[in-house]
Order: sequence, then C-alpha cells, then structure tokens
Amino acid sequence: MIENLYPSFGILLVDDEEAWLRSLSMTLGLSGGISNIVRCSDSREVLGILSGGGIGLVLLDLNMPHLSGQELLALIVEQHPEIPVIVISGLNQVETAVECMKRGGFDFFVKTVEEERLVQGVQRAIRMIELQRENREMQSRFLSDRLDHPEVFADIVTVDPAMRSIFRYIEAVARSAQPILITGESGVGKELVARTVHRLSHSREKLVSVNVAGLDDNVFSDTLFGHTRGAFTGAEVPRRGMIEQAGEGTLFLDEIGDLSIPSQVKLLRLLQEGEYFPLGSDLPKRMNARVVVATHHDLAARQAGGQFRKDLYYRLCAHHVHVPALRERPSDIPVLLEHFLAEAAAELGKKKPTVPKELIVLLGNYPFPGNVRELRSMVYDAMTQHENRMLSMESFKRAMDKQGFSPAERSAVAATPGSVFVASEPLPALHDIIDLLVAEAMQRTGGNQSIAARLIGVSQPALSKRLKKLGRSEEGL
Ligand SMILES: Nc1ncnc2c1ncn2[C@@H]1O[C@H](COP(=O)(O)OP(=O)(O)OP(=O)(O)O)[C@@H](O)[C@H]1O
Repeated sequence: MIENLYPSFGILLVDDEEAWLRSLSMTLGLSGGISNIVRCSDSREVLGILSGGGIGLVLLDLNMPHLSGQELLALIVEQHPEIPVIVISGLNQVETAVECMKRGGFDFFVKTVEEERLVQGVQRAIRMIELQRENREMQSRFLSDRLDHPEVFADIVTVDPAMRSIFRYIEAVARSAQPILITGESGVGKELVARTVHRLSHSREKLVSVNVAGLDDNVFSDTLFGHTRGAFTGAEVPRRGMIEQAGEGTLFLDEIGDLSIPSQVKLLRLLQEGEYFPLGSDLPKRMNARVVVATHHDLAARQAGGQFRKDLYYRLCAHHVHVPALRERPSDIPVLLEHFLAEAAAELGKKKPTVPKELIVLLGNYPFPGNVRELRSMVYDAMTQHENRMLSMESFKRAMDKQGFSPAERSAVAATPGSVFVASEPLPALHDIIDLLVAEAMQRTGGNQSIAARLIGVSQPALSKRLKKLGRSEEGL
C-alpha cells in the first residue's frame, strides 16, 4: 500500500524530550491528520536535517541542551529563511518566546496547556506554506506556458487561451489539500474539470460524486457521513458514507450553491476539522478525501443575498476555477463541432459529413445558454437525421428556435454587461439604429444575409430590402 503523507513537506519536531516528541506526533496525527513528521531530539543535528531538504516547517522547543531553541532559531532564520519556525515555550518563558517572534519566529505556543491551539497553529502554518508554494508554482507556470501533464486534459477540447490558463492553474493547485471550487454556467464542463483535478491528484482511489441540490439536511448527513445500525428507525444495516467511499480519492459535491443552510454548517465543520461523525456514532472518523465542489450559481451573489454562508464561501474559494461560458470563447465552437461530429459519426456508424461554412457563422452568433452540452446535443440530433454528404443546418436552426430566445434576448445574453447607450450622450434616431443593427449583423455573419436576418429577427427579404435602401441612400450621399 502506498502511504499518503500529509502535508506534502516534512514537519520537523525538535525537543530533547523523546516522550514529548512522541506525544506531539500522536496529537498532530490524531487531531490534525498530520503524518509527514520527522522527530529530532538533538539540537545539534537540526541544521544537517534541514540541509538534506524535504522539511517545510519546524516546531522548536526553547529549552534544550547543547544549542538552545533561541540559538537554533537564529541559525535557521539565517541559513533557511524559507522555513517557518513555530516556537514552543514553557509557561515561564513567554518573554523569551516573544523575543523569538521578533527575531523571525512564525508563531509561538505554550507547551503544556495549549495542545488544541498548537494543532490549529500548525494547520495554519501548513496552509500558509502551501499557498506560498502554489503561488510560486503558478507564477512559474504562467511564465512558461507549459503543462506537465497535457494528457490529463485530453477530454477537454479547447483552443481558447483563457482555458489554457485555467489548465495551468488546475495543475498548480491540483495536489493541494484544500478544496477546489469550480463555477460556470450549466453545461460548460465543470464536471469534466473535476475529473481532471482528480486525475492530477494521482490518487489511485475513486472519484465519488454527490449532487447535493435539494437534499434535505438529514439525507445530506446520511449520504456523506453514513450511519450505524439502528441510528434511526429503518436503519437496519450500517451504511458507509460517501466520504468513506471516496477514501483518499476525491469527493465531488455538485450544485453546492443549492445546499441548505444547516448542511452548509456541517460541511464547514467537516472542512475545518477534517472529521465527522456517522449518524448514531460517537466515534469520529477522519476524512482523507480531497473535496471538489461545483455550482452554476454566482456564489458571491448568493453569499451577499444570505443564501450561502460567508465563512463557507471563503473556505471554498481559496482555489477557484471559473469555466467561461461557450459564447465567451467562440474559437472553441468550430473545434467542439468537429469533435462532436467525429464522436457522433463513430457512435452512429455514419461517415463524418462536410460542414457548410454558414453553420460555423450561425453557431458563432448563437449565445448557447446551455453551453457545450447544448452544442453536443445539437450535433447528435443533426447526425441522427443526417443522410447526405453535406450536413444540413435545419435541425440546428430548429434547436435554436426551440430555445425560444428572441433576438433581443439573444443580444442581451451575448452582450457584455452594461448599457449599449452612454447616459451622458444623446440617443441616436431610430432609423440610424436600424441601419447600425443591419450593418453589425452583416459584419458578424460575414455578409450572410439569411443568418444576419435571423440574428435581428426579421425575414431575409425584409433585410434585403433594407440593405437596398441603405445602398440607395449611400449612393445619394
Ligand atoms: N471542452 C469540452 N470538450 C469536450 N466535451 C465537453 C467540453 N465541455 C463540456 N463537454 C461535454 O459537455 C457535457 C456537459 O459537461 P459537464 O457535465 O461537465 O458540464 P457541467 O458544467 O458540469 O454542467 P451542470 O452545471 O449542468 O452540471 C458533457 O457531455 C461533457 O462531456
């Protein structure tokens, strides 16, 4: 079995009392899930261990023979300034500890009385170190534009530069122990991204998905935490919760924006403490899975509107991947079209058809409220009916009409937020607007009159008439 150590860097505990080192290791393991621990009871060996690499955090007792904690701290700060040091002092040494803080200590705790706080302090330091590392990692990735594991992203078809940046970000954060929040409209590919995060975590265990929308609080607890036999009426057999089923893999909570407030409290506690109680049990269990959540809601807006807890929101958005809507990355439309055509042709046992140029123009001007999922189903629908060499545009047009978007609504979805008119400027005359609209539609469609007419909600003869009039008036100028 491969041992999964947490965190990814070593934590060096330094104290001359072996018994205390053992007890602290156990506390960190049991209460904090911290297992990547190196113990050292001889202060003279510390610098050698640090030079060997792999240590990211030191917990240092002040009271030691040979080199005192204070002397050692000065040497670590000088020789390994990148490694934070938490100082552990006796009750009577608080002043010295404060002095240590001034000289570069990261934090300090009193030895005997503050075990719980010490564990939290270590978790805080781990979090900070992880964020710093991720930051450095991200900077270097953004500068180099490289992906270490391009094969993992193969299922996500894209040529869009913003999506490439998202891939680099995902690679940088995929191995962090913190949750990842994935947002984006319905059908943009959030679940695909969650699968990629799971693959990048190199866990050999499962990705377990739970759609939490509409789960009442009891069902949420039962689904995630499981229950013991007899926990409630009808609980005749014990049930393993999804957290346990995910093991050291990934727990994917979809539609997190629709989670009820009582369940939000439970999720927050789970993320903070890394522990949970199966229903009917007094024995806590540790969560070893990585948590990935997704929502099509704007969580910031839900938080501001009181439907989502602020503390949970901040906990979740430390690593945030926002997948842009398909209309915000129009260069992906032709490649996705090709991809789904090939996929559908293979599945339906048909030859891949030739795509009329106008289809790309038509799709490029459609706002895709259902995003990639909508494009995919349009292609499958067209391919089911397809018979000739050239792919017919009819089923695409029908699907667009079925969406029931009026041209005005379409422009509203497609437009960038904000008014088309500047409040401080006079409004243009109505006939000027019509001419501008016609010119814009013709430009967007590369001069295709039938698609331009669809875009602005008029018949093609009506558009043609207007164009003639426009031409005549220009001649008259
Ligand atoms: N870039 C892409 N390349 C290939 N297929 C994609 C891409 N994006 C999405 N898809 C496909 O589109 C469909 C919808 O994707 P997915 O289920 O991941 O969306 P979602 O954002 O999770 O949607 P919802 O919010 O409704 O759960 C799936 O069939 C998925 O495989």
